[in-house]
Amino acid sequence: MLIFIKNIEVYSPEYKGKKNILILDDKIAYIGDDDIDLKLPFPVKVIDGSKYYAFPGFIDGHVHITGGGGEGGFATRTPEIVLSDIIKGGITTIVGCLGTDGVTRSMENLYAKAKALEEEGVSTYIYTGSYRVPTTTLTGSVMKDIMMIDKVIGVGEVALSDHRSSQPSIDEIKRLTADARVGGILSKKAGVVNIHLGDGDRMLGYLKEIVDTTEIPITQFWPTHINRNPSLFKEGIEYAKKGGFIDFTTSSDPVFWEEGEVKASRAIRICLEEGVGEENITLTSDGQGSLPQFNEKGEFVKLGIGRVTSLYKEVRDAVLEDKVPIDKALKCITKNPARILKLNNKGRVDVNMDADLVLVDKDSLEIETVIAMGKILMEDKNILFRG
Ligand SMILES: CC(C)C[C@H](NC(=O)C[C@H](N)C(=O)O)C(=O)O
Ligand SMILES: [Zn+2]
Ligand SMILES: [Zn+2]
Repeated sequence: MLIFIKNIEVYSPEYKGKKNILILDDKIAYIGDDDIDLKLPFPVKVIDGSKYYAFPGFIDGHVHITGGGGEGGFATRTPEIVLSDIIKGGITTIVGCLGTDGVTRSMENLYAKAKALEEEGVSTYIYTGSYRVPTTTLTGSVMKDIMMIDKVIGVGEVALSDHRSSQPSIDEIKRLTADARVGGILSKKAGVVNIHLGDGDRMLGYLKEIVDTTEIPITQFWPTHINRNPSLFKEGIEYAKKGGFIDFTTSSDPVFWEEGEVKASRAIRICLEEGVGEENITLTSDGQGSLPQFNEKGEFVKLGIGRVTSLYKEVRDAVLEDKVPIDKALKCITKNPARILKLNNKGRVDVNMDADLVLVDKDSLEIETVIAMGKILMEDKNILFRG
């Protein structure tokens, strides 16, 4: 399929000005000022881009695509994701993970759901493992999972500083990270370790000690939920200034904001004001994951469900409410996660990149059209289900 998008202002995520974009099959074939005279003997879809901005397709690096939860018993296990939510959220690349429950949720099911979403047009990857160490795997080995299974891009979400973790020793985390790193090196993959930070007092202590006492680089870790409370957020800023990546969760509930969670859109602004490198900041949604509330005795109170549509909502809030420049806010869900995940064809609007694009209304910044691997999944807010 040939798609020609004319006269569109492009955020690649850096602002490129008004361009014409030609998509050929699943790649961006041309981006530039020339008006291509398309007298071709086959259909070309022409889109008038004058009322849109073009953004890179969004990358959500942490989604419970087969559902998660369960912290309030079996009735609180959350549902698996539906494709329409992913499309409405402008997400064209998604990384699936397991969470607290690594028993009724399996790696096999996670892999199958990732393959299903890929068949439906979205680029998908998965982390091997769940909250617990030793991790659940597909082949019995973290290193083998990463090296032998194309969709496995790293390990996670591994829980630290949380009453629901497996209370791993620091040596267990060192070995797990070493296996992920070497598995990644040997298969040209990220081998990144997605770390879940809970509300415990140890915070990023384990990661800082591993970085200080081994040869493992700080960039091997991708710690998430860093905005969940003010102390962790503050420590995260210092950690990022040392070159680490920090990830803010966009799914939330007003009760968390009362308890001190830093709204993701504000977290971006504060980090930029504090001098954190803009390439060290990311957002992920924790979509379909549970958002459980526990009282001070550690007793379950209730839980909500994460939504992937919160990912872009927080970027849009950052721009419209927190006055973060569009390109810097966009980087958090495009170029930055692409670099962390070593997805070299993703996260940027440029020639030879995968044709993953989101067209938003220039005034409202609302998502209008979503193109994934050169296929239009939503046009003018209408989802185009293909049979
Ligand atoms: C960041 C906070 C608000 C949510 C966070 N969610 C998960 O980690 C996923 C969840 N446990 C699941 O397994 O589905 C949490 O529970 O701390
Ligand atoms: Zn988590
Ligand atoms: Zn999660």
